[in-house]
Amino acid sequence: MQSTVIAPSILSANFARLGEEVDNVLKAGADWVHFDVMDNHYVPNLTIGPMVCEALRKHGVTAPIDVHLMVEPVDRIVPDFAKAGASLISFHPEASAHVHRTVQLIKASGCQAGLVLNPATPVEVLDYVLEDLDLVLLMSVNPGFGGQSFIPSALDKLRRVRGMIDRSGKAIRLEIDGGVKADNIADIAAAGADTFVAGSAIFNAPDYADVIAKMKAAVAGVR
Ligand SMILES: O=C(CO)[C@H](O)[C@H](O)COP(=O)(O)O
Repeated sequence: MQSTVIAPSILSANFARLGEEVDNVLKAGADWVHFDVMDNHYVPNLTIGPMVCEALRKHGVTAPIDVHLMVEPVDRIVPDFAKAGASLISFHPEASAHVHRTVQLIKASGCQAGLVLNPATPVEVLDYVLEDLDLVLLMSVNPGFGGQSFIPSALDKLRRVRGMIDRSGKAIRLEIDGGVKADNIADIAAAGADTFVAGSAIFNAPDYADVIAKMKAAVAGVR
């Protein structure tokens, strides 16, 4: 079984003090930094790119940086993120003409590779590529914005993908992103997730350590 990872999405951090926000959330017990890249094309919002990832590394961040690309096209930005210090790079199959090629490109760049399924993307998109992946990210909101509500059908999808991963026998992480809170994370973990992205639930809380501890305790109760 993969270890539990809490990955705060910096989409909900205070961008005017980003280095300090990332330091604080890591000191508060976060395991990874989730880095949402939006291009105002694949999704209707515009965020941050490789320069910000590089700036966090220069600031001294050593934790894994989990880059979620919501961009189209994908391939030309992959080497830039690898050079900027990304640890994992995930992308949406709808945004790449050649999914297998993009996975290989990410791995050849020295990063771990993830594939992201939107709420309405069927799990069959994982056929023929699952065993090449390090991570599957299931979106439990439509991508583009933080602070949305968890879409309940994601629980059934988690169970289905958990089964696919277990049958593969590979050490592939199952990550969930969107509307994850301290009060629903136990159900999400019970459905099979091991890696939990949470933006507003952490960065809008007065005490990051308190909410991360509550999330970890809730997950530990079911895993
Ligand atoms: O990828 C995302 C949106 O596209 C965000 O990571 C996600 O929505 C997290 O925010 P919140 O926990 O507030 O729902």
